[in-house]
Amino acid sequence: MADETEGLPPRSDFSAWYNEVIRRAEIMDVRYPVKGLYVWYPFGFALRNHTYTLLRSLLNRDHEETLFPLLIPETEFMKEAEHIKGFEDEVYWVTHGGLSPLDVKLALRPTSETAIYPMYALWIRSHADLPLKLYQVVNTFRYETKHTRPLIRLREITSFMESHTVHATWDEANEQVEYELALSQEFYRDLGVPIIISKRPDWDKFPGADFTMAVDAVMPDGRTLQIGTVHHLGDHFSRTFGITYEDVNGEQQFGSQTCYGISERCIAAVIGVHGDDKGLVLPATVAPTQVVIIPVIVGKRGDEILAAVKTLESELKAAGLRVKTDARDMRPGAKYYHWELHGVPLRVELGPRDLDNNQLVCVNRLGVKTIVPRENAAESVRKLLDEAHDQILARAESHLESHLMTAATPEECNEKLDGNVVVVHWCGCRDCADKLEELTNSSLLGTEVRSRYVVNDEGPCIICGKTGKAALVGRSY
Ligand SMILES: Nc1ncnc2c1ncn2[C@@H]1O[C@H](COS(=O)(=O)NC(=O)[C@@H](N)CS)[C@@H](O)[C@H]1O
Ligand SMILES: [Zn+2]
Repeated sequence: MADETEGLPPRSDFSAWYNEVIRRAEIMDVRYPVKGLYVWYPFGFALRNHTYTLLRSLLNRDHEETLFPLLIPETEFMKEAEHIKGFEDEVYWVTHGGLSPLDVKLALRPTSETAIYPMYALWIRSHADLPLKLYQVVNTFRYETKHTRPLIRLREITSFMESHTVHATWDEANEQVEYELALSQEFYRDLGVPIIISKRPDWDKFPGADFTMAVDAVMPDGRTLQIGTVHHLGDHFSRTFGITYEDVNGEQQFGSQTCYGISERCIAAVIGVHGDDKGLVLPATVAPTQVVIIPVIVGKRGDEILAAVKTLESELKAAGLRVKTDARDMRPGAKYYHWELHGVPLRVELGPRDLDNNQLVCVNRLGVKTIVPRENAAESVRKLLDEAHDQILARAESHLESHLMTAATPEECNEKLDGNVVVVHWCGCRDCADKLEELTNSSLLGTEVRSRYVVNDEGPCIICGKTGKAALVGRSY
């Protein structure tokens, strides 16, 4: 599907590299004739499915999966004032069924609060029904007016995981917020993607929420990508939609709620954070192919080599590994190029010498070469895949650490924002934030910053000098 000859743009030209690798590594095809809608190639879709299988395995510890309708009647959608304000210029509407105009127009869900919560109001009667913790993985639609980009900013979000929970008290809902943040930490550690968690400023929180905790990754160009958000909804939506329960004293109480969202941006983060000049570098946890076996056919021992490779492949598959053999009649170098472009974590070469020495030559995607004995191959390969994961995580962590700066003045902040994220002190008032954003063409991303590389200390506000707290500033996608 894609020509393999010419190289990729250097990753230092991240935007060009990203667009090219999405195509050449067969992730998504951007040629679909509707802006912001893209088509999954089979390889990309396999990566997406392994990623969401991982996410579901974490969510299923504490939630149940469900599925709500795509279309939301205007009557429900328009119930929560702040929610509407936040989404009214992003909602797609269905106005006709065939040739007849609909008496109530229907929103294509931009997110599903107003589809789910009327049903929650029917389902929840007593405290015994709480806590209720459901999630769904659906497509959602947002008429984005900013620059659309595959996996990062779509008009059809094809892989929108949204979790919606209801609790008896505000504090229990707050515990759930912490639970979902810990789940995000685990999910992104399994993807090898370091994250920074922070509390979004009030003007950036989810429409209708008490507060929003955001999960940000730092892409190679230093721009941040919001790859998850957990919102404490308080009782705003439960009051609007009548989600009440009878408490132990027989009193009617409003539920307290959270919602949590992750989209295919998590895949954009894996591609962006780990990739290199040769293409994708995929964590074995979600790589569609974890191991590619390359027979090195020289001289007259071709059949013997191929037989040995066949045995090895079935042995690794039997151990639950996702393995391919590339026995195509082409130069080994061209094969390496193909599988490196597709981010395969480990390559196993098997030639005559390896047969005679009863060994395997293993090279991981970062180029680390290890020779292992042929016996217990599956065990050795698993160990090498774990080591490869640790290596890509360490590489990503050091990238994050070296791109997190501090600044004491707007000038210094402006300078450092080129390719980096900056921690400043901010007094918490909006005007200082607006001034800083204007002076440095950036966004104030959040406070209460949670990252091993950030000290949440106090200091003079970068604008007004009053005592302020640590705040994250960055340019984001
Ligand atoms: N246009 C978009 N394309 C891709 N991902 C997006 C887009 N808009 C938002 N996202 C991702 O979806 C996540 C959840 O979206 S959100 O608006 O912040 N939150 C909600 O919609 C809540 N109802 C939680 S489900 C965001 O953190 C962001 O990572
Ligand atoms: Zn200030």
